[in-house]
Amino acid sequence: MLVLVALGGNAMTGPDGSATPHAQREAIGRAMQRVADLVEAGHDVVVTHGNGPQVGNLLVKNELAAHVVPPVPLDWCGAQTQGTIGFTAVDTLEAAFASRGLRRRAAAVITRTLVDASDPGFTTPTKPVGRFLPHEQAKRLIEHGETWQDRGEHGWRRVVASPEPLEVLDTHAVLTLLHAGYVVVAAGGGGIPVVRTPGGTVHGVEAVVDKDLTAAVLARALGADVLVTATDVEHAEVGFGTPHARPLGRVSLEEMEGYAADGQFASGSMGPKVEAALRFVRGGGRRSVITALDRIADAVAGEVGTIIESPTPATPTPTTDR
Ligand SMILES: Nc1ncnc2c1ncn2[C@@H]1O[C@H](COP(=O)(O)OP(=O)(O)O)[C@@H](O)[C@H]1O
Ligand SMILES: NC(=O)OP(=O)(O)O
Repeated sequence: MLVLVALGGNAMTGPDGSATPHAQREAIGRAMQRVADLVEAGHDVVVTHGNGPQVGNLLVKNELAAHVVPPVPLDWCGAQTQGTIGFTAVDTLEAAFASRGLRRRAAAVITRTLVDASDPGFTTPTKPVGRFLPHEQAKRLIEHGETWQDRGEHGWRRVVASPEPLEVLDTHAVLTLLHAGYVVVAAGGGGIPVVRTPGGTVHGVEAVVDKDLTAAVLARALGADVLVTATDVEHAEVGFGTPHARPLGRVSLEEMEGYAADGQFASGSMGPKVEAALRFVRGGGRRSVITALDRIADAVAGEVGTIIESPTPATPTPTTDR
């Protein structure tokens, strides 16, 4: 089977959210062991990943050093995170393959995601990035023109523009690498957001695309059999955080749509994961699973996780050369 794994931020920073290079490499290395489990089980795998903590940190560096070196736009910061996370994922994946005697290679693709220049996401920022701060500190940054949101128990977090992903422009490169036998890391951070010009070319725009939503677009375009969203909980729950919380196992598309409409999944955390899972299956994909990183191989085997399956056989994707 072709499996697309979307890795959450929890899988890529230290236990306390630490984003030091060492903590990130350790965390990515642990995540790639779980990806290697899937490869060892005989699956073809594409990995995508978040970049919220990393891209937020780059923005802070930009601001602190603006008087010395020219700041770079947000799409450049996104591209830089694809580079650092991508090479670390490839390094650690290949080490995991070697330690298991698997003769597989990995490659990371710098990936662009097409968005609409008139998307309302450009005027109302929604994507949380970077570190959490107490309200007092966030207030000072708001006074300097930044948008920050109260994100609950952890504090306040900066939010940036996040348009809808329409198309992953480098899908063909990913397919070509898959055909050549590579495990591919692609569309990191939701892909570098680009818009089409009237002349038909594209250029980067300042935003951060939601990686779960891009994962659903890419999974369909690649003809993936399963979309796995790997996070820090084994199941999405209804009644989350209440004494009546109930983990969801196998659920129908309609049932899950009902829970989502009922506001059961928090925006900015479980909400986009469920939305991506629904879009993949609604769009003709066979199966979406949301589960904990440590359980992704069991989840692909159908043994754990919140599983949404298509009521009808999966429909072919627009991409015909797979
Ligand atoms: N309905 C829900 N069911 C389960 N977890 C939920 C729900 N709503 C919100 N969450 C929270 O979503 C978190 C996972 O989202 P997030 O922290 O954004 O993950 P990641 O960084 O892995 O992408 C869980 O740890 C949990 O605290
Ligand atoms: N780009 C993105 O969705 O990143 P996170 O998953 O880290 O929020």
